[in-house]
This record gives sequence, structure tokens and C-alpha cells, in this order.
Amino acid sequence: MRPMVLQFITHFTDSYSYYDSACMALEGGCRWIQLRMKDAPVSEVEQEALRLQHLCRDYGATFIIDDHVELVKKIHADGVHLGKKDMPVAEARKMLGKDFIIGGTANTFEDVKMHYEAGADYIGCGPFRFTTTKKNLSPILGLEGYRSIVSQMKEAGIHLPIVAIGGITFEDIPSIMATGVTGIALSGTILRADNPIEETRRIINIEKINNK
Ligand SMILES: Cc1ncc(COP(=O)(O)OP(=O)(O)O)c(N)n1
Ligand SMILES: Cc1ncsc1CCOP(=O)(O)O
Ligand SMILES: [Mg+2]
Repeated sequence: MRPMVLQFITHFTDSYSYYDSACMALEGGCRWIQLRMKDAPVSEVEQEALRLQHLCRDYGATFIIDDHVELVKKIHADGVHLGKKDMPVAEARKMLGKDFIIGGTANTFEDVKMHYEAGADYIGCGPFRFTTTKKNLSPILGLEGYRSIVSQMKEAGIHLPIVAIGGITFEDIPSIMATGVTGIALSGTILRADNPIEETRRIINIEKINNK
């Protein structure tokens, strides 16, 4: 699995389609794209996924899909992201085998441990703060939440990439990275920027500094 500094999560807005949103993140240098189309029929997700998969291949980017394990297997996407209400990670691992990436959502250390034991490859950990991009948010973690989860992981000897998510903006990134997480997953802050391509570049550059 390539190191994940920034994962972009697609979002449909008044200005941009799912595809446009991913194009801009890729053009700005992001090399991890997650197709997230809540409430769309799987046939629509498949159409969009096939287009994005080609685009990600052109950019040499990792391409994962939110929720749809069978679709990931069918089209050979790079992986899937699964939350608490989705297929359990262990079941997805049985279906997909070891060559696909499986991410799991965590809000607590116990969630991290469960996904680790079930064979997840990385954790999407959040929300950092309130966001309108996702409904039914879990409790807000803030910086202290990440510090606590990272420290409990160290104590337990659990080594798994942790990607912080939820309401994160450019200004938040240095302090979030300083808690010991591996990377950041973003949607809204890139899409709300005047120039999402430039905003992605700006973010990639601070993350590089923080990862030296
Ligand atoms: C990187 C990353 N982290 C968390 C999530 C949230 O997944 P989930 O809990 O399944 O919620 P939905 O995205 O399905 O609404 C994610 N998608 N990506
Ligand atoms: C999918 C997801 N899971 C927790 S918060 C979130 C949305 C993140 O998007 P944004 O960066 O717009 O808050
Ligand atoms: Mg989900």
C-alpha cells in the first residue's frame, strides 16, 4: 500500500460533479481518491467508478470506493472503505482476499483495535470536528481524541495507518499531523476553495513538510 498523506473524498456540489471533484484533487497532486456516493443506486456508482478508475490509473493514483465491497471486487478497484454500518471488515477480507485495500472507520481506540484484528489496512478516524458532508456523525474527537487514540495504539503495539477525517481545513493540518496520525482525508475544504486544484497543492506541500 502506498503511503497515504492525503486522501480526497468525492462530493457532489452545486459547482462540481463527483468526477470533477476527483479530477481537481488529482491535478493538485493528491494520489488517493475515494469515490463516495451516498444514497446513489449501485448501477450509478459503478458507472462513475469505472470513469474514475481510468482517471486514477492515468495519474498513478490509488482508487478506493466507499461501502460497495462487491463492486470493488467486480471492477478491481484498489480497495474499499467500510464503516460501522457496512459489511464487517473480516467478511470483506474474506471476499476480497489480501490484495485489496480495506479501510475501516473508527471513533475510539476500541474501534481501531477491532478493525486491526479483523485485518484492516488503514483507519479513517474521526470526526475531527463537525461537518455537513456526513450525516449522523460520531462524537467529535478534536486533537486530544487523536492524541489519546495514537498513544493507546502505541501501548498496545498496534501499527496501522491512521487518517484523520471530518471538517478538517488547511489551518488544522499541522496540529493534527503533530498528534501522530499518518494522514488526512478531506472533501469540503478543497471543494469550497476558490481554486480547488491550488488548494490541494497547498495542502500537499504542508503535509510534505510535516512528514520530513
Ligand atoms: C477515510 C474515511 N474515513 C471514514 C469514512 C466514513 O465511512 P463510514 O463510517 O462508512 O461513513 P460513510 O462514508 O459511508 O457515510 C470514510 N468514508 N472514509
Ligand atoms: C466521510 C466522512 N466521515 C466522517 S467525516 C466525513 C466527511 C469528511 O468530509 P469533510 O472534509 O467535507 O468534512
Ligand atoms: Mg460507509
